[in-house]
Amino acid sequence: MAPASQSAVVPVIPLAKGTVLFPGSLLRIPVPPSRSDIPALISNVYTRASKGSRRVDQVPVVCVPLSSPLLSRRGQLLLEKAPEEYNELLEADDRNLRKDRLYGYGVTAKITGIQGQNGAEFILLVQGISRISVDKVTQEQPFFEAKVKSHSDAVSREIDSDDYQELFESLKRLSRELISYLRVSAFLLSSGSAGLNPLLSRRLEQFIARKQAAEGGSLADFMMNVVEASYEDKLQVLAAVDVKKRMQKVIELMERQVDDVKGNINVTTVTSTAIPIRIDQEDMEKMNKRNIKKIQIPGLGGPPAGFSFGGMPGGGQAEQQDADELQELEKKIEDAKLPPEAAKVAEREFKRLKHMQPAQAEYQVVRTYLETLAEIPWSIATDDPIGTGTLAAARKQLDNDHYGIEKVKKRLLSYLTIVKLMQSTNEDVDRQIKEAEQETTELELGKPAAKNLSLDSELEEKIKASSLKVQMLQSKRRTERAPILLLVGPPGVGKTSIARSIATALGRQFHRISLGGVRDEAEIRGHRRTYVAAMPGLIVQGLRKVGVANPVFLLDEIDKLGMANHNGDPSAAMLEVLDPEQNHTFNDHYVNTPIDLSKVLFIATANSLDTIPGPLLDRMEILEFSGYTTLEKRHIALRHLVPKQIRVNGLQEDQVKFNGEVVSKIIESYTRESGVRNLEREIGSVCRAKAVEYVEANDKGQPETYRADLTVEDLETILGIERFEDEIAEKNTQPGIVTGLVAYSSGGNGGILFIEVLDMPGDGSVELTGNLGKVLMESVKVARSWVRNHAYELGLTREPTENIMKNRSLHVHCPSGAVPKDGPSSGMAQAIALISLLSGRPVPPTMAMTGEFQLSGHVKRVGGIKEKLIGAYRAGVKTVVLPAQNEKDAREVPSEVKDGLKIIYVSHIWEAIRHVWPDAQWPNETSLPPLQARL
Ligand SMILES: Nc1ncnc2c1ncn2[C@@H]1O[C@H](COP(=O)(O)OP(=O)(O)OP(=O)(O)O)[C@@H](O)[C@H]1O
Repeated sequence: MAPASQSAVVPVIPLAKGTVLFPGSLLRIPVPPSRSDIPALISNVYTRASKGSRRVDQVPVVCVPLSSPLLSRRGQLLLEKAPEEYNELLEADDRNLRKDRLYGYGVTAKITGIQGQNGAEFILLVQGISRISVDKVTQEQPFFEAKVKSHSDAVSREIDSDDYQELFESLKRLSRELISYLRVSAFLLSSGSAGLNPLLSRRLEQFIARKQAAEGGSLADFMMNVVEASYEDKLQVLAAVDVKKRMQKVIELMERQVDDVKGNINVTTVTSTAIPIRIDQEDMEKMNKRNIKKIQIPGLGGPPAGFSFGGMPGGGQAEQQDADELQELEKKIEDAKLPPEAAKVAEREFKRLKHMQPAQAEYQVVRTYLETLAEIPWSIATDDPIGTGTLAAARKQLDNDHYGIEKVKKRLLSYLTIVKLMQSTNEDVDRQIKEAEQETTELELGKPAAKNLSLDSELEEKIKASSLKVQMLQSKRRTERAPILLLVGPPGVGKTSIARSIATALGRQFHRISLGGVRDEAEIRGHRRTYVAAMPGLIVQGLRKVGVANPVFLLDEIDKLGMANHNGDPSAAMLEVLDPEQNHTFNDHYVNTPIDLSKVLFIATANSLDTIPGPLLDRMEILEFSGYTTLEKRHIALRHLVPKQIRVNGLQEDQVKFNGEVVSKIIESYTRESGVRNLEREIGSVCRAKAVEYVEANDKGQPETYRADLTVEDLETILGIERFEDEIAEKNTQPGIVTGLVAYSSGGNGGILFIEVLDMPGDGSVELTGNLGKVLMESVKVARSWVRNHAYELGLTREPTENIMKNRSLHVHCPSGAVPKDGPSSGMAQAIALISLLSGRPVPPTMAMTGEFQLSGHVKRVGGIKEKLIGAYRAGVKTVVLPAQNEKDAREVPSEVKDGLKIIYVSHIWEAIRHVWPDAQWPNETSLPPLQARL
């Protein structure tokens, strides 16, 4: 019935709570300053439009409502009754929307206009076109994107069937009936109340009457704007891809409403035009308010399709309103205390605005621009309470919010000390600048009084020297700035939350700018005003939102910033933001007058340093976060995450009790990560499950059956079967397999990997599989040569001259193909794996090793020891063999890990061999020189 056409990836506008857009209808979407996704989406739509030489309304977007807690994403009813926390559930995460909150259906839409409003809010006008289902959300930041499938209302095969015709006729009849009631009710209501005016109702009736059977689906959609329906009803109609089902559902809703109205009206005859009535005024008023105000159908009134800028009030009242608005705007600009350069621009633009007609498209553009200028916090700043006692307070704040990470906290405190010092130096410099400026002005004023020439030139000299002093002091102020911190580490280790704590400790406003996926320079720097609906970039929007000039800006995921492309170079724009030499005159394309960002405290975060361009990296000071050990995670969970999740899920502290054992089980069997984000999520799931249990027990009147204490057994029922088993436990002992260690280049994370070597008849060649790089290939060859050379001492051949590789080929494999592996650090493990294979002696899987291996047999230093050891410990390794040269790196490893591992340091492969097989005899080893001599 409803054939689906092919899928496409399109930008998604998540609709606000309780709002559903249907095909054919118009919607006004208010966009508050807190929503950064829509400006980013609009910017992307503009870029696409200009690239494809299309109009903006030819670039499709989709509007998707939020899913309801009562329905599945596909519209099936899950719960009959709304739970108490219904509103919270629907509202939850409204700002930081995640993809799992989106409903499974929506509509493709075109952007038909943008209206500026007072304040930073604006309104986006969209028109629904056709139904889609969401296959997969492919992107969440900076705006949503999803793979969607469109569904057209093709009904040609069914149109002649009796049941289709019957449904369509009922739909049409009920639609006209409902419109009649609404019109009559409007007629009866006191003037001034929301009502369906006779002209609009006549046009609606004509519109309905003209509908052909093939348009049954669209009529049903249309009537959803008129009929009274709950949010879930609307979502279900949206999910009704099948036209017959859709008509049925809408008929049900209309019947219900018409019956309701009839109950309140004493109807003698019901025709489409006349109803002698006695009516319950209050009910009718309610009904009208709910329904009629929002009817906006293209071509049937409401805002016009196509681009429009603001409403156009008419008559003298409207003129007065415009004048008031201008006055208000002028006051706003005055209050904003713009710096001289910006004030000049504002004055010029304001003059232009006064001479324009409000109906002109340009009027709204200029007004919005001036409003933006007035909203930038040019001179407002929060009081920085940095003074004596601040550091102690900051320490307390950091300790309260975060467990452990002592090194990071220590570094942050010294950072805050620097911020404090810089601030007092700058205050001093500011004072000197003021004095010098005053001196210059005074000298300038004295100029005409100087009569003779020599005095004149002396004065000239003095003025010059004094203005030079001002310049020098200003540049001193600029360079003496606290460094920009870059917090690097795996996801979920607390980078964002610690930045927030710093802002709290400093008493500053906090704003997070997500840079992940920003590919367009204009997103950072804004669009030029010549673009229709241009707007400022992320930095200026952030300033407007916080409303102060000295906030803490968190530049999240700076490593995911897009590279230079045909849309400009976002990292170059970022460079300007972060460079103290430049950022006091930051130039946003939209604002087009320099903005001083020097008071903003920037903190950036990244998962890895690899993709951050060098010049950008140069401007930041790196502070590394490493992953947490199980013990640390347990403390974090019990002290911070559990109380937080209990609170968030509306429970009392004594209503659910986690113990250390339960938390350890969640850590080990349900999460495998360096940070604690998934751990927090799983704890949240457990809390929700307990909340449901608690409510059910109370509903049944048996509160005593509820048990607050959690046990390890409960976890399997709540979270499902264990997701992770001990990696080591999965491996059996077989010659040729050795546990190696890796530190992933992205995310500061480490883990184990298994090196498997197999031999087969052949010509001595080596084959590698498992996504292994070139350097690894070389280290395999080094290991092969060493073993071939020492086969006799190892007891693998009978004669010293015999070539053990002569008739064999080797196959080296490292499972976990998704992890790219390269680098020489697995050399020792490969040599041991090869000896193990050829000698038939297995290596215990709980023993892991890392070290670069040389042809001479020496084992050399490798990187990432800390990550590797934490990863090994997490995976259940008991003994680790490391190069002796790495001994001092291992000192940095948390003591829990060091205590849980036996670490053996070796300088030569023979030492490693003795540790791996302590009881083995090496018959020909005596033919070797003593060990010391070989080192
Ligand atoms: N040491 C800690 N003590 C208490 N809570 C912590 C700690 N580390 C992380 N958390 C909590 O873990 C959650 C995830 O942390 P956060 O969002 O700051 O991670 P992140 O490092 O910024 O991750 P990403 O790189 O993905 O942005 C937060 O709720 C945070 O409070």
